[in-house]
Amino acid sequence: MDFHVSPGGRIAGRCRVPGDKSISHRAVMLAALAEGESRFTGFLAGADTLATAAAFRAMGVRIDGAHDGQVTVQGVGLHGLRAPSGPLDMGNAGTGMRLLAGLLAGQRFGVTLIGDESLSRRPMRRVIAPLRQMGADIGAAEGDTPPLVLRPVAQLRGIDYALPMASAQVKSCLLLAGLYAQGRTCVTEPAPTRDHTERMLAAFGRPLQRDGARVCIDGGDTPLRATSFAIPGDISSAAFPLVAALIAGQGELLIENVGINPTRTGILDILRAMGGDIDLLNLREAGTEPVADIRVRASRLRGIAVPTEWVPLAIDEFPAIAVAAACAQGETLITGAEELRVKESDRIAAIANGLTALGIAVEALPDGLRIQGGQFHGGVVESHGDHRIAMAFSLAALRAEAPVQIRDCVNVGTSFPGYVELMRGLGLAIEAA
Ligand SMILES: O=C(O)C1=C[C@@H](OP(=O)(O)O)[C@@H](O)[C@H](O)C1
Ligand SMILES: C=C(OP(=O)(O)O)C(=O)O
Repeated sequence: MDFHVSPGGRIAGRCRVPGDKSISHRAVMLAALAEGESRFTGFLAGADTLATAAAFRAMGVRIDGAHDGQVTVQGVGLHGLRAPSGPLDMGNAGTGMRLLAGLLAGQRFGVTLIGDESLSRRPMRRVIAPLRQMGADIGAAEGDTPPLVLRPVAQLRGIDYALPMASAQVKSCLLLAGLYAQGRTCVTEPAPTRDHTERMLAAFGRPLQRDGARVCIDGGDTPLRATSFAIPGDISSAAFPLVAALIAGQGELLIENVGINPTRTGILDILRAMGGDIDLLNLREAGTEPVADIRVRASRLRGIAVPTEWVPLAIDEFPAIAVAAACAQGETLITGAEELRVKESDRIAAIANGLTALGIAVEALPDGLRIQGGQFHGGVVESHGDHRIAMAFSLAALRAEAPVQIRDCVNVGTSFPGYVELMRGLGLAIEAA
């Protein structure tokens, strides 16, 4: 399935984006291990999070929904999961596979985790190495890629681990394994990353100890208590209508009910530093997370050097930020973002190739991109099956001279079901065919 987007258009109105993907994955995982019934609203019914729900159903957990974003999970307790009858297919989701590797490493049964073509190329050594230090018996394919084969062990033990890269997935993997470890498991981050796991463990009655960059969890049989909360809209999905409204030239857009956890709002800092007119309205708490409505007005953007400390706080937003940078005056420099090379695609290469295909001067760096603001031509962009590359380049048409086609967009449904309809309603001339 390709996107065909006609040039021009004006983005205005109001919208809501689907529920947060990171929080939806974690909500199902912790609710499954809790005692009692948990209920969530705003759950993301995307392919990634539905794969996580299916994995827990295959391990004997009753999960109703998602119906209109509502999900009910009957927790089975820390030791209540059952061996699945076959491999668990995590689809396209790095989050699903890496977090489940930790959660399942200390179970009394073995399990195999598989994924699609993209996930099967992604690096798993980052979770395999520390899980082995904890005593896990875990195997992988050549190059430490999926499938991951977990075999039961008598008991995991806590470790004190310094993360080699800023990764919330690895941090979360180890904290979840720590639930099943003897003693204390500690993880030190080189830079702050999303803290949804920490917030949510506390909500389920297992608070962590944090001391600066180090976060620790105690093992032991203290049960997780079922809880219920609203999942906010995903700021990583909001990034697309947000950038659309900024670059479209005229109009004002209100994106309602978006999670604004400070470990996720790097995109707001970056776009504001570029001159973006963005306001947060109606700030409030929803469940375990801060939430706001984002008001954005068309703005004249200028290029910046993105401070490296903002990079992990905006890690999934660089495809959209790159399109904004192409519409800005002057040069935008992104560095310290080598993690972009190991996402659903090599996002540095995919962004550079896409911008080049549309006539923008861009240089791919080992750890980032140098982008010169310019004029988008029309053209054809390869998404490499990467949802965020597909959505980001659909926005380029707003400022292009001729139609833009994006290839292989089916994975947009992993994180943003309804993208085409939502963006069309706001004024993007997009068709899927
Ligand atoms: O923990 C999470 O939910 C995520 C962490 C990030 O990955 P890394 O931990 O690999 O940086 C992010 O890119 C991904 O979309 C979701
Ligand atoms: C990197 C992403 O997700 P995951 O790692 O879960 O596949 C993403 O959604 O941009």
